Amino acid sequence: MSVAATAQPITMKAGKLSVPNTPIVPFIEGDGTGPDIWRASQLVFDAVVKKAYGGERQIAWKEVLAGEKAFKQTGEWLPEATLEAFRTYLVGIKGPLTTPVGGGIRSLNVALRQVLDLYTCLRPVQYFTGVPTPVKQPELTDMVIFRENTEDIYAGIEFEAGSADCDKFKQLFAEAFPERWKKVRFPNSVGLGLKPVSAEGTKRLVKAAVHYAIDNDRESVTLVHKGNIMKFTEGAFRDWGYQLAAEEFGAQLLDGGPWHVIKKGTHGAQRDIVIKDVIADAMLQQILTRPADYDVVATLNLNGDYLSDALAACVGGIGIAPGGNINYDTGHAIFEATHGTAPKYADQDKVNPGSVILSGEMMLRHLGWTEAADLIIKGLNGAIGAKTVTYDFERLMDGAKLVKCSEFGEAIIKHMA
Ligand SMILES: NC(=O)C1=CN([C@@H]2O[C@H](COP(=O)(O)OP(=O)(O)OC[C@H]3O[C@@H](n4cnc5c(N)ncnc54)[C@H](OP(=O)(O)O)[C@@H]3O)[C@@H](O)[C@H]2O)C=CC1
Ligand SMILES: O=C(O)CCC(=O)C(=O)O
Ligand SMILES: [Mg+2]
Repeated sequence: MSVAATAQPITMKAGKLSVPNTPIVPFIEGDGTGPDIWRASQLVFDAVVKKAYGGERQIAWKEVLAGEKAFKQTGEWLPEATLEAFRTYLVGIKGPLTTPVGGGIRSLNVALRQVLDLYTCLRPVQYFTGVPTPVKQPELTDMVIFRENTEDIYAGIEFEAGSADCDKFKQLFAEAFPERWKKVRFPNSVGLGLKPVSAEGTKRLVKAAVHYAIDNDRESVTLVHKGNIMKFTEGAFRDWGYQLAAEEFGAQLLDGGPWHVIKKGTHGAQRDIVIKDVIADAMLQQILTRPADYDVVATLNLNGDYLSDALAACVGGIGIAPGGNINYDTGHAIFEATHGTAPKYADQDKVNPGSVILSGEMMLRHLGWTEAADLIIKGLNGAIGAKTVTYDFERLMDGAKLVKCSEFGEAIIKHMA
């Protein structure tokens, strides 16, 4: 029977995903290097599923449009049909989409996260043996980032300097808060942005991070913030994070606080789990100097963005940095790489498809298809071990064989056998 004839949507039943043997999975190819990467990745996904389940399970891929391809074909950057597909089929995957700097459209990537309320951006960072890196002991880095994905300055509430809206907002602000308005250094030419951070938004994110730490037997959750400066947004994130840990998981003050501990044996914890916090700039130096001190990380949207690229570099770069945007309550999820469109390499079959392939690995694990996910890890380790790698690794690796994007996908398939 054809894939289409047996294809069914993934559904949510009693708070858990119900995954048919032939789930319909929407995908966005992406802009720039997206099409090259997607071609290589899809071959890997189909091969691992076939090898793991011998035809009993397969993915019914459903292409949906976004970005430049969507604009060319429909006149819209993010058609309603695409949003509807992700709403209906729950779990999907995407390539990177371009966002212009300054003017132009706002980020389609951020829009997908906001419209579908995918409040967690989950970005695991681990070292694969043999990958060239700029740090001395990359194996010490083993962190899982929970980046808040719907709030912070990414909400996109901005007022362009000199615009009528900006003038109106300035006037309202100056009238309501004259003392605070005096702090604006150059009021005539200023552009303004709002940074919404809420207790609800913080607590659902931190709750997901703590659940992850419990379920995966991790030793700590670190709240990363710039709360010394932004007291009522980033500082509140820290306070709400500790509050959540105490209220929902019975965390107790550690040595008088502010750190907390969830005691072994309570709320499913298999060991004492420390809930701690660190200021964001210190975190960015400590991931280089003391990476082993950090495990699960919960942070705000902008910090999480910076931190994920920096941590990716520590373990070998953005070419193998996966992620997933997840709403743990509704089951909606879209998996995607941490990197962008790398436009200078578009259509050269050159870049590393590893980040999207590992995002697919996360997706398969999320669906409970662990055997297929494990095969991706096996194949990737094999390809790296054999030093058949794309340009990003090859330029830093002695004796490596340079392969194309598509060939790296083929090498993964070969090594999963
Ligand atoms: N979620 C998404 O869809 C995201 C989209 N973007 C968007 O992507 C566009 C480009 O962003 P930019 O800031 O240049 O960042 P990119 O991540 O696209 O690229 C920056 C550099 O990272 C390296 N790189 C990226 N992808 C790969 C890969 N697959 N394999 C190997 N190396 C890779 C390249 O380094 P080198 O030059 O050293 O070879 C590249 O020049 C922007 O419009 C941005 O908004 C950005 C991030 C996420
Ligand atoms: O949406 C974009 O263009 C950038 C997003 C980004 O950098 C990220 O999610 O890490
Ligand atoms: Mg980013």
